[in-house]
Amino acid sequence: MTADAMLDIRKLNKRFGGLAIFSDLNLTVGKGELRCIIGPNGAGKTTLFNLITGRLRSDSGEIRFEDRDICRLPVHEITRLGIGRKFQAPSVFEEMTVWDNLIVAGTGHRRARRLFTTRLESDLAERAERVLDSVRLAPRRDELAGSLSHGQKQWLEIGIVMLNDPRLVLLDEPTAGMTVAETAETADLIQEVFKDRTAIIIEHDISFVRRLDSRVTVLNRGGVMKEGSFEEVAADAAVRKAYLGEEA
Ligand SMILES: Nc1ncnc2c1ncn2[C@@H]1O[C@H](COP(=O)(O)OP(=O)(O)OP(=O)(O)O)[C@@H](O)[C@H]1O
Repeated sequence: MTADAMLDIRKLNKRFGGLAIFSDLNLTVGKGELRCIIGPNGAGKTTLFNLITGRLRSDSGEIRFEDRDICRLPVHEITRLGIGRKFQAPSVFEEMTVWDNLIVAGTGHRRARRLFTTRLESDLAERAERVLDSVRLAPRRDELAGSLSHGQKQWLEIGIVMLNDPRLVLLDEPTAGMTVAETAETADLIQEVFKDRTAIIIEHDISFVRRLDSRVTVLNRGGVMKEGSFEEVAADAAVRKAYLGEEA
């Protein structure tokens, strides 16, 4: 494992019956890196997140997170080690305020206000304040989450993932269902929130990937097809053919 790697995937194999999703997949993400993963439908992007977070087991290979192989660990243990994940669809409690959504996520309890007494919980309040600011929702803190726009609900979910200060964050299509303006603002927000942090983002929206200006990995047919800057990837004839359906 290279010294500055946060995640180092080596010779990972995964099949679903006769379908080989990954054949000796190698992928390294450095500490402090923001990495985009793109690829055609069915390339295995979500499966990769499921393997990293322990929801699925690989057939063989290694997934090293910092200094240990996490391949056979249960989901809760992987979460405890510091891997946070945001799923594609927002699942905030719409009938609760933005603030209470954060507190509930931090305490795991829906009667958040009544429980909010100990020092431990005031530490949570401090973290929630910081997160609220970073996801641009401080002015909306006392409003019901149900009154937020779709994009703002996604930001609240990013905030919920950030509450526990994960060392590696996995975001699955954070701009799904957003307007063009929301997508652009989300790219800026993600750049700020993950400035000195490590995150892997699955994304279909090419305008978002371009704006994010981070290293891009293209998954296709069992492995990494191409890796590089957005410009390098976008200029690659084979990528254009596989991903954009263009003739090489
Ligand atoms: N648990 C499972 N059992 C069997 N097949 C599965 C399972 N999960 C995913 N697959 C199949 O594996 C392939 C990869 O799926 P995956 O969802 O990882 O792709 P993806 O790149 O995330 O696609 P999309 O861009 O459409 O979200 C697909 O053909 C899918 O049908």
